[in-house]
Amino acid sequence: MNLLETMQQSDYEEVVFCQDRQSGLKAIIAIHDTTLGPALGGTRMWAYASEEAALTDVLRLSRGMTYKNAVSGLNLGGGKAVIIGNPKADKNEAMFRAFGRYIQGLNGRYITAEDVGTTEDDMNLIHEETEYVTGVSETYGSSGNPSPATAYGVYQGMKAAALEAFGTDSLEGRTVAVQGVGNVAYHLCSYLHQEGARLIVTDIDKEAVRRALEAYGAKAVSPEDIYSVACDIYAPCALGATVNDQTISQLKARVIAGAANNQLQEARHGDLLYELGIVYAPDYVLNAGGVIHIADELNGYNRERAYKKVGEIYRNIRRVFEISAEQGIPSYLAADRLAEERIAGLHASRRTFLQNEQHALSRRAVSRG
Ligand SMILES: NC(=O)c1ccc[n+]([C@@H]2O[C@H](COP(=O)([O-])OP(=O)(O)OC[C@H]3O[C@@H](n4cnc5c(N)ncnc54)[C@H](O)[C@@H]3O)[C@@H](O)[C@H]2O)c1
Ligand SMILES: CC(C)C[C@H](N)C(=O)O
Repeated sequence: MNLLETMQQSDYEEVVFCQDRQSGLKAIIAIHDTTLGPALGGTRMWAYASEEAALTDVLRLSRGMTYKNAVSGLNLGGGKAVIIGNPKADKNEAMFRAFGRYIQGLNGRYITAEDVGTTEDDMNLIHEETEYVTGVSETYGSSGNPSPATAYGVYQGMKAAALEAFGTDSLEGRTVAVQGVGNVAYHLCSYLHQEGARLIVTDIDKEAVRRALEAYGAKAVSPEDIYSVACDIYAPCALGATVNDQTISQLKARVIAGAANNQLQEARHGDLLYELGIVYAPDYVLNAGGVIHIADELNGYNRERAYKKVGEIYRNIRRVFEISAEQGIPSYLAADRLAEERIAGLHASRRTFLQNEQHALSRRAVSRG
């Protein structure tokens, strides 16, 4: 990859490569856009096949955070980090502390949290070295693991998407095919089960499947079969790019609504869904619950207020479908327009110079230091 040229094309601000030989840390931090505030996004730990694959992932994910934070009305920019390694085998204390020191070196331009492969315990280790980390344990005054809040937001947004497709937002009796029953989807399944939805689940981790079968009476299928099962809603909650040429032709669902980031392999797959009349709830609008919840730490965390704001994802998804209908464009483009308009509007208003301007989250971080 010609990195600087790629950064220029999508206007990335900064990409930082970090290594610490002793602990085995190999990480990349990407800061996409800080127009709205410090770049907030999680750290993913994954055994990437190559450095190139890790770089591609962190670039896509950080840009997604810019759009997610903007469309959710947060005063936060977009960034993300990846640690290259197997989260089940390669973690150690020194690795996360070394990583925390790199984050500290960015002086608040990037703030991290959990993502696939990282946990609250990992955030606690990072917190030993920097204040620019959220999603640490509640005993530190933080809001804890964001996954349950993400699940609540996905549930609310899924209901809004159901209204668009079926004329009612009730999920009672609907069949939902859930791909990946990890941190977010386990909680999502709980909301769906309580409302009387029928669940079909899959995961490459047998233990995760067993847990969902036991708790929610779900039916299990193999990872390959999840795309073609008879269902009303396909909920991708594992990794990205599962909406592609191979899978769209197999889908029976009328709605796609799930937690995974970067669900569309390419933008043209969003166009194809629109042409086929499949209602697609744009991923970054739908899965913003975790970051909305975490951002409440800015105001001195209050769970009730945070969940109320997460519940607004229902309205945000409705707004996306309204724009899609008004302008005759696919939902993913409608979401992009909403986000880009907010960033451009605030970018313009920030021409005015202010002495000692400091963002609220960096103030909080400094005062706790
Ligand atoms: N955790 C959050 O708060 C949050 C917020 C926003 C978006 N997301 C996104 O949601 C997705 C899930 O996040 P999570 O925190 O629940 O992660 P997780 O790692 O806890 O869960 C993902 C699950 O998917 C399974 N999986 C991986 N590949 C699979 C495949 N090919 N087929 C079936 N199952 C597969 C894994 O075994 C795991 O159980 C990710 O894309 C993440 O970026 C998470
Ligand atoms: C909670 C967030 C800061 C990070 C989360 N993994 C996301 O993609 O939105």
